[in-house]
Amino acid sequence: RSSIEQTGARREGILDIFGNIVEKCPLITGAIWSKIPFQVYLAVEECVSEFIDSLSSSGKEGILRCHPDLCGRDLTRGTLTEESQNEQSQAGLTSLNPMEREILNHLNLQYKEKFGFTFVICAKMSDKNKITQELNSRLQNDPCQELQNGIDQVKKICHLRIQDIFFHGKIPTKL
Ligand SMILES: NC(=O)NC1=NC(=O)NC1=O
Repeated sequence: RSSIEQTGARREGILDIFGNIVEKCPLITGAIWSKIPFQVYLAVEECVSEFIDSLSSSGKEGILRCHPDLCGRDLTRGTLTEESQNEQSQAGLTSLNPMEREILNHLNLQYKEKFGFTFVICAKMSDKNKITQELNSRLQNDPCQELQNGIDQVKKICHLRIQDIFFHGKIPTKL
């Protein structure tokens, strides 16, 4: 039996391994762990998706608000989670020049003022230029459209984080 199976069998290890598949939302992992055999990779993803879809709008907004800004305070302070640090640096957000950073911070602020939650995009499937373009265009959307767009991106981030755990045996640090 794989280490994940053995850990899963002990239950309490589940949060250590899967607790951050949705950024800073271990509740989601806690809520679904009784439902699925964690050995089945796709089952985890499916249950996360169903759980998120079942939430009220404020619940969904809450998930987005738990995400750190792209190239925001957490990145500059080095307080990003391991997963976020990895994702944001892969998108090139750790090497922005002052002007690029200024533009991104300004757009993030505008987005937050308009929608009341963080702009979320799956950084690993993007890069610093695409992110700025996306942010600019998504700023024009209406709130319920953006809520869904953000949640769709959360699911993409979750997909990649689960993949990392299963296929690269990455057991992220404790929350
Ligand atoms: N606001 C964000 O989109 N944050 C993030 N996207 C990622 O892919 N990782 C993050 O930390």
